[in-house]
Amino acid sequence: MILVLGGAGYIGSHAVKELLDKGYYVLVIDNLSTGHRNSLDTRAVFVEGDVGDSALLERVFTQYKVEAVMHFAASCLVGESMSNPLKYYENNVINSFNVLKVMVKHNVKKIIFSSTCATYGLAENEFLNEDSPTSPINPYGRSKLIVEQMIHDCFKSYGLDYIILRYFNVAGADFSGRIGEHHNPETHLIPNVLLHLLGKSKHISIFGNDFNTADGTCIRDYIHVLDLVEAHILSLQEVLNTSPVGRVYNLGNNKGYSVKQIIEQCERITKKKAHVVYEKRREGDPPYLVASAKKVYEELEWIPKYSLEDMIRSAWQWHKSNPDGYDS
Ligand SMILES: NC(=O)c1ccc[n+]([C@@H]2O[C@H](COP(=O)([O-])OP(=O)(O)OC[C@H]3O[C@@H](n4cnc5c(N)ncnc54)[C@H](O)[C@@H]3O)[C@@H](O)[C@H]2O)c1
Ligand SMILES: O=c1ccn([C@@H]2O[C@H](COP(=O)(O)OP(=O)(O)O[C@H]3O[C@H](CO)[C@H](O)[C@H](O)[C@H]3O)[C@@H](O)[C@H]2O)c(=O)[nH]1
Repeated sequence: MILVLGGAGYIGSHAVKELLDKGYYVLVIDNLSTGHRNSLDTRAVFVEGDVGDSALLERVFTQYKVEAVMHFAASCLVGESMSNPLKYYENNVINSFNVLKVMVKHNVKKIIFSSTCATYGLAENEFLNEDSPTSPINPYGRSKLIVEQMIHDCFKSYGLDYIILRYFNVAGADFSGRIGEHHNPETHLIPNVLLHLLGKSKHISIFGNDFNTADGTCIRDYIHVLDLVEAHILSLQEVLNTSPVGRVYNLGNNKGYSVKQIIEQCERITKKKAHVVYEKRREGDPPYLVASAKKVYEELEWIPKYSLEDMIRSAWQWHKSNPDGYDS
């Protein structure tokens, strides 16, 4: 059984669907704090609960034969981590400690961990590779880096096999139109622009146009959620079939787009005009984060299939069909 923590969330729900389609048995634990019951594939076993609840984890690990863990459960908003850092240290660090502890106790020694390019911090307009310095500038990035270090220590001392995946900015939706991104409130750029173009908000804010970038707005590397999920499947196969494995991979498209370029692309694809309002910088935002994903390409033969246009089109299809997201 593959245990998916946070499997009712945006990325987790896409991973659960793909795992099931590939024939894995899937068990999900999610406290539904930002996830949705209706995003869950009914073929998965679902346990509603918190990964911070040791007794619950103990029960689950005793009842089911868990082969590997995919750990998506986290608080993951850069801005919120600046105003409420302890929430991030608690949910991301302490609760991941809890997960690692129960895994080691029950001799479950395979984990795929969702990390982030926010672990790098300030990049000087270069492609980030896995050896680039990690000096996060927000508590979210710091909390994920601490978990990465805990996992690595468990690898060295207890033989825990791991692949840590540092995602860049994830976007898009499954082409079935059944699952997609729904956060309340939504803070991510692409869904925010599309929801605005659907008439859900009066304007789209650009947080800062005075960064040291070509058009003054932040640059990010966007990756389709389905490409990301494919990398999880390859990583899972690797940790299940090989040992020892202790690796970190970037998942991105090696291409940067500014906030302004994203808005322009959304306008072009939807054939609608956005009302843009410039606001001050959002605290904790690095100006430039673009991946070099060469390592995962070379070692796992992972090649992203989808373009920015595919991300925006699939997300647009999801939002148009589900303007209010999931109903539970
Ligand atoms: N979305 C991105 O662009 C992005 C980029 C880099 C990394 N990540 C990482 O990917 C993972 C998934 O992100 P997402 O965008 O799907 O977020 P999400 O908020 O949609 O999903 C997180 C899921 O975890 C659940 N959860 C949170 N805390 C929990 C807890 N204590 N116990 C049980 N369940 C809990 C939530 O209810 C939700 O279903 C996160 O770890 C995030 O840090 C996301
Ligand atoms: O309405 C908006 C929303 C965002 N932005 C800007 O667009 C860029 C991207 O912002 P997102 O909120 O979409 O994404 P982040 O880069 O802040 O963070 C996301 O990707 C990170 C990795 O870069 C993290 O891992 C995190 O989980 C995930 O939220 C930032 O410069 C942000 O300030 C706007 O200008 N207006």
